[in-house]
Amino acid sequence: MALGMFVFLLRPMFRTRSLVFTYNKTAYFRFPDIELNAGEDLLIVGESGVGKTTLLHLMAGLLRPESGQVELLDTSLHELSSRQRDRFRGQYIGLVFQRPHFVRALSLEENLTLIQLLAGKKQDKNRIREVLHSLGMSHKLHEKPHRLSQGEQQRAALALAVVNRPRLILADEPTASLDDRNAGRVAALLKQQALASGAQLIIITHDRRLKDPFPHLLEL
Ligand SMILES: Nc1ncnc2c1ncn2[C@@H]1O[C@H](COP(=O)(O)OP(=O)(O)OP(=O)(O)O)[C@@H](O)[C@H]1O
Repeated sequence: MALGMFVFLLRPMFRTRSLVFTYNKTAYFRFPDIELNAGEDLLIVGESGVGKTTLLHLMAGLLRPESGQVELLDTSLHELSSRQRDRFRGQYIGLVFQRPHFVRALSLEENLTLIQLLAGKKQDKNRIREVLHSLGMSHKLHEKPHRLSQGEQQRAALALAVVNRPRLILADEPTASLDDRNAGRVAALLKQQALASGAQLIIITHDRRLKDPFPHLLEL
């Protein structure tokens, strides 16, 4: 094998380097470097206010660092134009927020179609059905998201995150408001969906219950 190819294969799929961020130019966040290879997941824990959501938004390219790099699939997120970055995020990064972001007037199927179109893809009804089926939500295809139960909304949020087969799933406190049983279910579904999409999973949380299913831990 050519040396260049060998080096390429050794490169991590996702990494951050020397990330520094500030909201106000007085307080600075300096984040430890992260490297994930194919098949690895990471749980990022830390006390309230330490900067977990800030780091997640930097990793998603939603915030711009003062300095440092975020690289996914050999693309440096912050070297892209904002339009290219939005497109890249739509194609390769799935975001799971604490409170799901749906378009209220649209059905679940239409919300998922919108996510496909915004990423520059064609509508793929089979993929939408496949994802909803894997989450036990086939029967809610035409339902408006606000008419779903809390637990169903949580699962629908996972559907939005994985429908485009992302390579990286970033989840912000996905289990914070859930009881033990549902927190365990969401953790298992996240793992299963990441595996099925061939995606890396990074979860930020202060929920210590997630330490068992996700032993690879970074403490901020
Ligand atoms: N838009 C903003 N402008 C100014 N300061 C902000 C902004 N967003 C967050 N901060 C501050 O940055 C710090 C880190 O916030 P962040 O939301 O990243 O913490 P966190 O670790 O996710 O906290 P929590 O676990 O409570 O959600 C906090 O002190 C917060 O007040």
